[in-house]
Amino acid sequence: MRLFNSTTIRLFHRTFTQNIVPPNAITKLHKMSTVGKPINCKAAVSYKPNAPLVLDTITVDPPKSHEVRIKIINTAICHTDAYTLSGKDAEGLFPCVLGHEGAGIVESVGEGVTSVKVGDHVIPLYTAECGVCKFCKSGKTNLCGSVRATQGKGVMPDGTSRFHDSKGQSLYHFMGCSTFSEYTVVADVSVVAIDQTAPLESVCLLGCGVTTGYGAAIKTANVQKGDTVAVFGAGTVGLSVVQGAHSRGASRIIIVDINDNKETVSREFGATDFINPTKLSEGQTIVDKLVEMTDGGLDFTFDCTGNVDVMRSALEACHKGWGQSVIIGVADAGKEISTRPFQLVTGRVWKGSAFGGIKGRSEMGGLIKDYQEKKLKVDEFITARRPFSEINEGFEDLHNGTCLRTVLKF
Ligand SMILES: NC(=O)C1=CN([C@@H]2O[C@H](COP(=O)(O)OP(=O)(O)OC[C@H]3O[C@@H](n4cnc5c(N)ncnc54)[C@H](OP(=O)(O)O)[C@@H]3O)[C@@H](O)[C@H]2O)C=CC1
Ligand SMILES: N[C@@H](CCC(=O)N[C@@H](CSC=O)C(=O)NCC(=O)O)C(=O)O
Ligand SMILES: [Zn+2]
Ligand SMILES: [Zn+2]
Repeated sequence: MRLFNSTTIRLFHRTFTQNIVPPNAITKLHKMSTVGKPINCKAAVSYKPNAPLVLDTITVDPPKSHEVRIKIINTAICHTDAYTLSGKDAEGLFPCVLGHEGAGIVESVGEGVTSVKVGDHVIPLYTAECGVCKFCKSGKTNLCGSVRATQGKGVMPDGTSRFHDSKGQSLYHFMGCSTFSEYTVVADVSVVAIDQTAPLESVCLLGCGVTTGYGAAIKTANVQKGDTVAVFGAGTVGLSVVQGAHSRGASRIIIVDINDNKETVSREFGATDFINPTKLSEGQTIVDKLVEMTDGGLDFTFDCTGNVDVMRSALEACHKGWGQSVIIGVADAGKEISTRPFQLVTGRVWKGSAFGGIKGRSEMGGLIKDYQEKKLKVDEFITARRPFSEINEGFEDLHNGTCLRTVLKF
C-alpha cells in the first residue's frame, strides 16, 4: 500500500501551485491519502488458541481522539505472544491481533494528539505513560493506570476496536499494541517517538524483551558493582538481564538454563558461569548448587522463565538477610508461587518487574542512544529475519533451541 501523509500532500501542494503539475491532480492526490479513512492491509489474525495465525486483509479504522495510527515496519515475536496464543493467558481474548514488540511510522493522528506527529518513527508501548495518573505521579513505578483496564479487555480506551477482518468481524487488540498488522491504532499515551536514524529492524526489540531484562537489572534491582547475580532462563529477557548486570560490574553472573546450546551466547552477553539444572550431581538441587557457588547465596536472582517452581528456586537461592529475587517471567493462568514464609522472615525479598521498570515515553530515548553508542547490545538478539508472511514459521523458530528473536518485516 502506498502512503501519502499530510506532509507529503503539503509538499505536492506547493509543487502544484508552482504550476509544475496540472491542478486537477491535486484532487486525485487527496483522494489517495489514507488520512481519516479506513485502511485495508495485511495482518496475522489469531482466531483461536493453539492454532496457526491466519494471514488476512483486515480493515483498520482511522484513529479517534487521542489515538495514533501507525504503519508497522518491523515486529518481533516475544515469548508472551506465544503464551497468549497458547490459551494460557488469563487475559487472552480471541479473535485478536497479537504482537507487542514492534516499530513503525505514524500514518495519522486523531484529534488532540500532540506527543507524536505524522512521519515520526515510533515504538508502541504496552506499558503506557500518561504522566498524570496516580501511578505516573507517584515516582514509585512505571505502571500507568490510564489505559490498562481497557487494554486488558482488548479494546481502545473508548471501549471499541479499530480492527475488522475481511468478513467484517471485530477483532480484539492485544497489549495496547497489536503489531502483527501492517497498520495498527494505539492510544497516544502508548507510543513514543524515537530518533529517525535508529534502524527500526533492531530497535523494535526495545519494545519489549531487551528493555524488560536490561531495565530489571539496572532499575528494578539496581545491581551494583561487585554484586552476585543468577538469571534463570537464557532467552532475550534473561540475556538482557545479564547485559544489564554486566554493565553494572557484577562480580559473578550465573545463567541457569536447561538448554546447553545457550551457554556460548550467555557468555557473550557477560555471564561468568552456565549451569544446566538437569545435569547436577545426584541429590543436589539448583538451590544447593548456587548457594555453594556463592558462599551462602546470591545478591540478586531473576526468573525469566515463567515457571513457578523456578521462581521458588530463584528466591531460595538468594542470600539470607538481603538477597532479592525479581520475577519477570509470566506464569500460566491459575499458577501460584509458594515458599516457606521463613524465607522472607530471614530477609530475602520477592519482587516483580514489568517492562523492566522503564517509563517508555520518558526513558526510551536514552536506551536508543545507548544502543547507537554501542553501550547496549540489540542486534545480537536477532537470530532470524523473515518476511511478515512467514509469521507462523517465526512462531516455530521459538522452539528451535537457539532462537532469541525472529524479526519480521512488512
Ligand atoms: N514482565 C515482563 O515485563 C515481561 C515478561 N516476559 C516473560 O519473560 C519470560 C521470558 O521471555 P523470553 O526471553 O522472550 O522467552 P524465551 O522462551 O526466549 O526464554 C526463556 C528461556 O528459559 C528457558 N527455560 C525454560 N524452562 C526453564 C527451566 N525450568 N529452568 C531454566 N531455564 C528454563 C528456556 O529454554 P527452552 O528454550 O529450552 O524452553 C529459554 O531459554 C516469558 O515468561 C515471557 O512471557 C517477557 C517480556 C516482558
Ligand atoms: N495477561 C497476563 C499478564 C501478562 C503480564 O504480566 N505481562 C507483562 C508484560 S509481558 C511482555 O511480554 C506485564 O508488563 N505485566 C504488567 C501489566 O500491567 O500487564 C495475566 O493476566 O496473567
Ligand atoms: Zn514481550
Ligand atoms: Zn499514567
